[in-house]
Amino acid sequence: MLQAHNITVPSASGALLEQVSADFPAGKITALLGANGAGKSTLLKCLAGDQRYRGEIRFNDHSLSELKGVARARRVGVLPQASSLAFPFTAREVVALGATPLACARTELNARIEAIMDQCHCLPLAHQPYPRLSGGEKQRVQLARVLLQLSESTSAAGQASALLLLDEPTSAQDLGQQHHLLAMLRAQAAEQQWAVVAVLHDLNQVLRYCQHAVLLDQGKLIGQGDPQQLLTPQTVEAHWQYLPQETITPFGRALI
Ligand SMILES: Nc1ncnc2c1ncn2[C@@H]1O[C@H](COP(=O)(O)OP(=O)(O)OP(=O)(O)O)[C@@H](O)[C@H]1O
Repeated sequence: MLQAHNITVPSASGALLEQVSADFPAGKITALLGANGAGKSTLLKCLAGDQRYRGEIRFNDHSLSELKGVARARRVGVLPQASSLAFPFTAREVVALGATPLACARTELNARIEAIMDQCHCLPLAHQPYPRLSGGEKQRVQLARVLLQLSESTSAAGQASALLLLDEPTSAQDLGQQHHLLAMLRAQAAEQQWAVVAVLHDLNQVLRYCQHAVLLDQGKLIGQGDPQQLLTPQTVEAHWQYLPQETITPFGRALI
């Protein structure tokens, strides 16, 4: 279990996050929700250790900031919104960058890279130069790199083995790949007891694949819980501007 307690991020123009407390359960995908500028990426950066904040983030009842070095790299994986890479690496070499904190032998590592690239639908691209890949292909290769990084995370019963932080992980994917990746992440979260936190904009996908959701608006927590309960028509209408009325169903689903 990952827990954020009273997270505040001050800035000269007002707090980017104000006293946000939220839970991110192990074994589930938590959707981080809110309109543009609500503070989702800022909260994700706090969880990733890339943003200074006041408050505390606890991971399995310890302060997350105590987790450092190789131990942290094995247990905290981050997929940012965009990853640039100027070197002419192949896709496989980019995935292999995730092996840095791992201890397995070379043959085992090769098999693991192959299996994870297959899982992320990027194995046929293994020997292509990464800079030439399409946006969606690059995103799947980067996801494979992060999954490899977490592939040796283990946990005691009832604890999260790892924390996987994804900023709009399906933004560059076609519809079929979006569903494949979310279904795969949901299964991985359950099997590995990962706490997966994903910034997502598509509420239909959230309702289908995420078992928990945290809703922000203007840097404040609006609510958290089961997406089916949290995303009422009233909540969707109140926190997403410009949605035509007819796109909001009685279950709060936005149909576009
Ligand atoms: N370093 C910063 N200094 C000042 N303001 C910032 C800083 N970083 C982000 N902001 C502002 O904080 C707000 C929240 O930004 P954030 O990136 O967390 O939003 P978001 O919910 O992820 O939005 P989106 O859906 O557009 O990605 C925005 O208004 C943004 O302009």
